[in-house]
Amino acid sequence: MLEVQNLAVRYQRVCAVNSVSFTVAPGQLVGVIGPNGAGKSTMIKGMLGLIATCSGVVKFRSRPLKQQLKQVAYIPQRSQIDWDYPITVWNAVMMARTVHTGWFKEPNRQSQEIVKAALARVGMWELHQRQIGELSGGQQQRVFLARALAQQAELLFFDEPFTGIDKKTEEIVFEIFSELKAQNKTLLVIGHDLGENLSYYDRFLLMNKHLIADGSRAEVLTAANLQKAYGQLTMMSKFHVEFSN
Ligand SMILES: Nc1ncnc2c1ncn2[C@@H]1O[C@H](COP(=O)(O)OP(=O)(O)OP(=O)(O)O)[C@@H](O)[C@H]1O
Repeated sequence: MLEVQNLAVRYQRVCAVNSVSFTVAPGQLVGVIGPNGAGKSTMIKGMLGLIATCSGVVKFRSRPLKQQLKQVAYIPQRSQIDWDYPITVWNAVMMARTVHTGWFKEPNRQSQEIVKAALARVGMWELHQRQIGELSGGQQQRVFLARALAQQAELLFFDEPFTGIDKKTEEIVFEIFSELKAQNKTLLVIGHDLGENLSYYDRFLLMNKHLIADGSRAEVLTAANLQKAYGQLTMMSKFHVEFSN
């Protein structure tokens, strides 16, 4: 169980996340939605201790999450990565294994097999010797997915995984989400775009600095909630279209 109690994060004078509390059971896929600047990424970074928090307790399996970051895979937005960095697909995915093998050590046979299987799973084995700078957007996202698989984490955070990817990659992402759920992993996906098929998600958190709604699609994606989160833009949001249908 992932437990977040009363999480608050500030940047100088800006309160980016305020009094957020929720729990996520193992095997659940949760979509975190809200407008630009709602504090979605900040909340995840605060949970992981990547930025300082003002208050809050974050536990995973009843222990502080910060003490078990080996169990966590954080898949950032593609725009946050320097794709010109000179590294091959193979080595980029192998980096996920350092949480198990340690830095500056030759990857053992088991790690090599795990990385190979992860790349094959996302359809990237043929490109494993390519430089990451030579990949398309969808291929970059598949490398991220392979890294998440290779790390064998229990708790996975995906930041905007559906931005700018093709239909085939989106299908692979949802297939992998289903497999990870079946393995009882806990998944949080942040995004304006949560992919075409919202029925894959067990729950949604709708936020705008604070939590506006937490529950099933029918409970969260109501006109009133979307209005609270997005204001008038609600009429144009993908989630409103989803709601209307
Ligand atoms: N490093 C920073 N320093 C100061 N303010 C920041 C910093 N990062 C984010 N903010 C501010 O914190 C608020 C929340 O930003 P955050 O990126 O968490 O929102 P988000 O919901 O993830 O947005 P988006 O959907 O646009 O990615 C915004 O007002 C943003 O301008």
